[in-house]
Amino acid sequence: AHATGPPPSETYDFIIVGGGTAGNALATRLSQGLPKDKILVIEAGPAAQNDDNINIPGFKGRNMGGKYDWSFPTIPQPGFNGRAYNVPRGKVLGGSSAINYITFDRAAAAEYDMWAEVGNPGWNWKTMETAMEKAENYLGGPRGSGTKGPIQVLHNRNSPRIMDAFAPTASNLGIPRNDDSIQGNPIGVSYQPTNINPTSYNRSYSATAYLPLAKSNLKVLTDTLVVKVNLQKKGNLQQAMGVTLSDGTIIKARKEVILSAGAIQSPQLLELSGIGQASILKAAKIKQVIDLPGVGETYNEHLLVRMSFQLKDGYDTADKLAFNATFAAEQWARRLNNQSSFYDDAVAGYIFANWNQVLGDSGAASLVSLARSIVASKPSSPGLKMKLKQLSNPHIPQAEYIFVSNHGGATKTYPPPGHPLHGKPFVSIYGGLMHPLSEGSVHINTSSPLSKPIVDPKFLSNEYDIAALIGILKFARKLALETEPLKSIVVGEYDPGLDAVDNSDERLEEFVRRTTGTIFHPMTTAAMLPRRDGGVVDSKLAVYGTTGNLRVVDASVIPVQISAHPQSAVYGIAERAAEIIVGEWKK
Ligand SMILES: Cc1cc2nc3c(=O)[nH]c(=O)nc-3n(C[C@H](O)[C@H](O)[C@H](O)COP(=O)(O)OP(=O)(O)OC[C@H]3O[C@@H](n4cnc5c(N)ncnc54)[C@H](O)[C@@H]3O)c2cc1C
Repeated sequence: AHATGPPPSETYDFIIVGGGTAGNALATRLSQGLPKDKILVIEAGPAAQNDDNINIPGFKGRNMGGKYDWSFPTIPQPGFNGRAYNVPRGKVLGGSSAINYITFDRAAAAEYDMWAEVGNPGWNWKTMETAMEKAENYLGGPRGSGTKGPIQVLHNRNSPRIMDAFAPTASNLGIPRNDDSIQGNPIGVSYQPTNINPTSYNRSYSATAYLPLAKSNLKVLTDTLVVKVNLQKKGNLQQAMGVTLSDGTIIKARKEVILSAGAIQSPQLLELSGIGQASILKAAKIKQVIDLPGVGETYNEHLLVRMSFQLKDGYDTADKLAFNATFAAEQWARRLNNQSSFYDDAVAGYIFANWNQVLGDSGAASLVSLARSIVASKPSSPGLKMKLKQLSNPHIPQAEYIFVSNHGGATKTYPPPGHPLHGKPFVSIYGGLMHPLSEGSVHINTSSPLSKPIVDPKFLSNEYDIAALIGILKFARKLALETEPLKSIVVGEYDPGLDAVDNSDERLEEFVRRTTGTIFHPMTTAAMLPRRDGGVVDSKLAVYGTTGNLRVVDASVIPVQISAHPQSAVYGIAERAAEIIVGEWKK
């Protein structure tokens, strides 16, 4: 149904820029819903559906910094002690769904409801839940999970023994077990599913799960970079006529152009096309055609701190693949036999918690009042106001913990040969901050607009984010070092280690600034909001100032940062966009 090849001279009804997570899902649904229309997906990266580095779940980290990763460096971040941070994004058919860490979850119902509250009729938990269900087929999933969608979701068959200790430990710290976390109430401790095909035990992602369902009216062009949306004045508005490729080729669109280039590059393409802030376009010598100050603003991310702990002997973890060739060979043979192995990746434990659970009532109250004073002291976006509002909602996660069965600390490598701890088992606890108050931006490089955009997330640019991460780290230590049953299994903290970083706020802040990273979840950079509030697209995902035939459909449009890993929401946005677009053109 879909081929790759040189740019065709034909005209298409719909051109979708970016064959990523949202792009392939949307293109497939348009091809099914509008079978008489011709649909073109243009993807900058190659097709790589047979690459084991993408497919084998246990290889999930391998593509970071490699040929399938755009690798966008941030500008040096003062809050990170001047560190520049690398933002990975998939540059391959499938986009970031091809290189992500396959956690498949959902945020709290109230978080999606806030999308409507900030001015987007029709976008709420109910509609997003329906849309997310359409995207998935959750094997053995709880009530509320999809059973007919293309993305295969399951609980990993490889469940390392150490995982059994996580939920009871969390429960002993007041975090209740919650196996229905995808039903809009994620608070609690759970073992989350991953997007893996149950037959092949390969990653299930947009290129392998959606595209094969498309009809022959869909064409996919890979290794092809779009540099501009071509616009034509129509009355007071702009109409999208097609796109220009990096070699100058023009491809025409009869009906619509849809940007699904992701949270970094959809804003870049808008600016390259003359849509954005006057000052940036002027500096880049690009003629402004639509004044939209919100393009590239309100860059949101989830922040992550990491620790690792040595376990008593007798627990197999994924680290063993690297130092024990016999174990690795045996595990590989199991994979080839379609049996569980560490090449499947592994079940991970997750906590989604509110501040009262992590910090206690008085700690939570003082952190929330710190947030209030910060937000009150500056002009805030609707997203920021909503974040403040949700800080005290007990149903909305503020902190996330991921319990991973291997060493994944931030300052040390796995103990090398000769080190006394070489060969020992480790677990890691990653602590995530779900609603940091820092909001940054992504804009074209005004002296070289076609090169990588300037990413400035403004990480840790306020006291709340730092205090929150310090609290998150202290709770991680409580989990691993002070609470049974984990306490009796853990030998001690390996990374950073209490000798290097004691539990004082001062040392922890220093550790936070030196090591904090992200969960790779940029969003809200072309937000769906009323225009007067800095919105870039309306609730039909159409760019303001256009006739409605230029849309953005990807993680950029999320109007209020959600606490979930975003891929399920991105698929849901694509499913909803398809309904809206098919509905409009079927009329
Ligand atoms: C390393 C990593 C780990 C992650 N882990 C998880 C996880 O475990 N769970 C989870 O839910 N989420 C995770 N995420 C986040 C999640 O994958 C993303 O939020 C989501 O995939 C974004 O989808 P998108 O459609 O917005 O963009 P993408 O999927 O990134 O798609 C954008 C596509 O557009 C293409 N493109 C860009 N510019 C152009 C251009 N000018 N011309 C042509 N093509 C272009 C890109 O090559 C890309 O294929 C992770 C992300 C990364 C990078």
